[in-house]
Amino acid sequence: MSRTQTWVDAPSKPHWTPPPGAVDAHVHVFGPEAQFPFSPKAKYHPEDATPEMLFALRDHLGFSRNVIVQASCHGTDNEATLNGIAKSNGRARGVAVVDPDIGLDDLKTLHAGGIRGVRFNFLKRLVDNAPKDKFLEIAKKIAPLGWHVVVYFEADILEELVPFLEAIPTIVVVDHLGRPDIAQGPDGADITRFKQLLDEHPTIWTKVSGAERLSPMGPPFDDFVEVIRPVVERYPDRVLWGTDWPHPNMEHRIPDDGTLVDVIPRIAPTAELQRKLLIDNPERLYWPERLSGNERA
Ligand SMILES: O=C(O)c1cc(C(=O)O)oc(=O)c1
Repeated sequence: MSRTQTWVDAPSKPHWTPPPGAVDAHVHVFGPEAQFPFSPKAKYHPEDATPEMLFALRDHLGFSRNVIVQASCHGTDNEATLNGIAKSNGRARGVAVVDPDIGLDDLKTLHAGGIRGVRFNFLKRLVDNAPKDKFLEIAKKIAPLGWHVVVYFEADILEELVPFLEAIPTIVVVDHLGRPDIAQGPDGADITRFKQLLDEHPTIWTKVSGAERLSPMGPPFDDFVEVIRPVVERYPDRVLWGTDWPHPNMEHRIPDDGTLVDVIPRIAPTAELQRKLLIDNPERLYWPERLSGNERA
């Protein structure tokens, strides 16, 4: 498998500036392969996307912190993610992918390394299997640590996943809105079903990310904005946002990260919505020790 670069080297500076303390809550690191080899089961073989490159992007875009999500190409070996967190000077936390038989000592080591959640991936193009019973075993193990679960799936399996999502005893964060068909518009079947899920389950959150993956129109992502702004306005306390740098598998429509940041004030049009999306909500999951006072408890 030849190595692929899925990000632009010099993204534009966004026109909009994130507030101080803002968290880019969905990024990955790849390798460096010489130090942290990819999984033999990886479905893609990326170029190195190192912590140093990530932090340069963070600063360029005007963010203060990152949440590094273990990418499928690293399997259940979280060392590359932990390395990224360790190099961040406290400005990154992470989400791991773990084996079902993981023990409490290993979970505590991950916690000490800045991990605050686990990810379950259901995309057939990314993983060989997604055993719900094993995932639930993991969810039960991580719940006492105060962690949450991140789930990545596509809209066509949402219905069959509902009982599984309901059985998870922690907050559940759905990556990239569960990949609705944006072309259906703001009242389309996919986004309507997803909002019903959020209406019925106050512990389900979502990342309002993935404009570059979900928008048939492309930049400046007018179609994504029209469908997703109502989600941010309806669930202001349960949304996170991330660039998804280095954009795994985006070989053909590689996004300019500056244009992605400029989507934020259009889906979260007020300063209050922006503060919740980029600071308050991610702090509740990833830096809860920083929260004080009743309003933010
Ligand atoms: O849609 C994807 O290809 C993708 C892949 C991964 C991963 O490989 O972990 O993560 C994402 O957030 C998105």
